[in-house]
Amino acid sequence: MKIIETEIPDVLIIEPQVFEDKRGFFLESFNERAFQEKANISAHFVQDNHSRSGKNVLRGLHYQIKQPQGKLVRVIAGEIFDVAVDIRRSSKYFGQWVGVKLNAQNRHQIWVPPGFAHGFLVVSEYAEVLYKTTDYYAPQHERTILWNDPDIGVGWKIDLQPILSGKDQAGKLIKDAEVYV
Ligand SMILES: Cc1cn([C@H]2C[C@H](O)[C@@H](COP(=O)(O)OP(=O)(O)O[C@H]3O[C@@H](C)C(=O)[C@@H](O)[C@H]3O)O2)c(=O)[nH]c1=O
Repeated sequence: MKIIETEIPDVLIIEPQVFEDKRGFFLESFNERAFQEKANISAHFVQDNHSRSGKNVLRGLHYQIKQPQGKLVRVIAGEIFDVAVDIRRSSKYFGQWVGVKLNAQNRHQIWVPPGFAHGFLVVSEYAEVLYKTTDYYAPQHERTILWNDPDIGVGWKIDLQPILSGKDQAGKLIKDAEVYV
C-alpha cells in the first residue's frame, strides 16, 4: 500500500496494493499492522458503515463533539468528493479542509482522524460509501457544520443546490459551532 500525504498532515490518502488476475482483483482494505507501520495510524475500529446516495447528494459536514470518530472511508461504486475539515481549535490547520476524489476505480481511502468534520458529495449517478469508525455512533453528540460555510470555503465544484438532509440544511457556521479544543 502507498500513503499519500495531504495539505493537512494528519489526513492521509491510502492507496491499496491491488492484485488483479483472470478472476478479478483482491485487496486488503484494512490491515492493522500495516496501517500502524506505514501510516502511523493506530486506530481501533468499532463500527463499519455503508451508505448509498444518488448524484448531488451531500452528506456533512459531520462530527461528534463527544466520542469523536476517526473514519477510514472508501467507495465501492461510483465516485464522491470527500472532505475533511480540521475543527481542532488548537491546530494550526483549524478551519482548513482537504478534499479528495474517491471512486471504485482508484480504490483510494481517506483517513479522517478524530477532531475533524467529515462530508462528501456524490458526483456519479450514485455512490456506495463504506467507512470504519473508531467510536460508536452517538446521535446525542452529533453536530453538523454547514457544507457551504464561507469561512471554510470547501471547493465542492457544484453548480446546483445539493440534496441535503434536514439536519444538514440546519448545519451551523464554524464560528458558531461547538468545536474541539
Ligand atoms: C451515522 C449513523 C446513522 N444511523 C441512522 C440514523 C438515521 O436514522 C439514519 C441516517 O443517519 P444520517 O442522516 O446521520 O446519515 P449520514 O448523513 O450518512 O451521516 C453520516 O455522514 C457521513 C458524512 C459521516 O461522516 C458519518 O459519520 C455520518 O455522520 O441512519 C445509525 O443508525 N448509525 C450511524 O452510525
